[in-house]
Amino acid sequence: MTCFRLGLTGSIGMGKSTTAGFFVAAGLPVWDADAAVHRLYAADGAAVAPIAALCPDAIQNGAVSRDRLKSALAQDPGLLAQLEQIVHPLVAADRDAFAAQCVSDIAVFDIPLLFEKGTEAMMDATLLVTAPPALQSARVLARPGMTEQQFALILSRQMPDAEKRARATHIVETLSMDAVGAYVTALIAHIRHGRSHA
Ligand SMILES: CC(C)(COP(=O)(O)OP(=O)(O)OC[C@H]1O[C@@H](n2cnc3c(N)ncnc32)[C@H](O)[C@@H]1O)[C@@H](O)C(=O)NCCC(=O)NCCS
Ligand SMILES: Nc1ncnc2c1ncn2[C@@H]1O[C@H](COP(=O)(O)OP(=O)(O)OP(=O)(O)O)[C@@H](O)[C@H]1O
Repeated sequence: MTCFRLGLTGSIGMGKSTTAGFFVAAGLPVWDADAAVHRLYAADGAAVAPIAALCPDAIQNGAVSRDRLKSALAQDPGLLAQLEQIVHPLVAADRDAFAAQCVSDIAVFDIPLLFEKGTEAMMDATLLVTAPPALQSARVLARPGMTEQQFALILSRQMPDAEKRARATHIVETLSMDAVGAYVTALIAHIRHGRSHA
């Protein structure tokens, strides 16, 4: 039986990583787009040479420095599109390699820009994590170094939560750990039940 692909997404601070942890705890393989970017930016990562050519200031000790990259992006917002042209194909190759070797009945793909970039087309279902705007903003602004301006800029680059809700197959509000843990257990059972009757 082929692997059922569940795309996990949500806007900044909505609880993707925390929810992904429940799938890991349930024994499912989880591919993490942000972790793939971290590997690509590390020394010897495949994104280092092309990013060095685009923005030499972003390189430190043979790796891409996120802080330096953020400074460069703050000075030249147009750089983001060029950065995405380098990073996104490399991330897609990493994701496809993971999908190709999947031997589990269900695999989870934690992808922040799932709907923005149309990657939901390769998923069998999607799960959106969401929370009320006041809770989202309190969570994000509590992060060290985060400012109102930076938060607003990131939000402006992400699809509004309401639009994501309209597109998602499943939605969970990340209000408490217990509720999300129970939801994930029930969702896995629901997917397995659907497959056994397909
Ligand atoms: C700009 C960078 C250096 C900031 O790194 P930093 O560690 O400070 O933040 P982090 O990666 O955790 O992102 C913070 C928030 O911004 C969002 N975000 C990141 N990149 C993008 C983007 N290209 N478009 C919209 N939102 C984005 C993330 O989903 C998250 O909600 C980094 O996000 C980056 O290199 N982005 C470009 C690559 C990319 O598109 N990554 C997204 C997942 S594939
Ligand atoms: N189910 C939950 N119950 C209570 N708090 C939660 C829950 N899920 C997430 N949180 C809290 O919300 C904050 C953001 O969660 P998390 O880091 O998982 O978000 P994210 O969507 O991965 O963020 P980003 O898009 O920035 O990577 C954290 O402080 C976390 O503790």
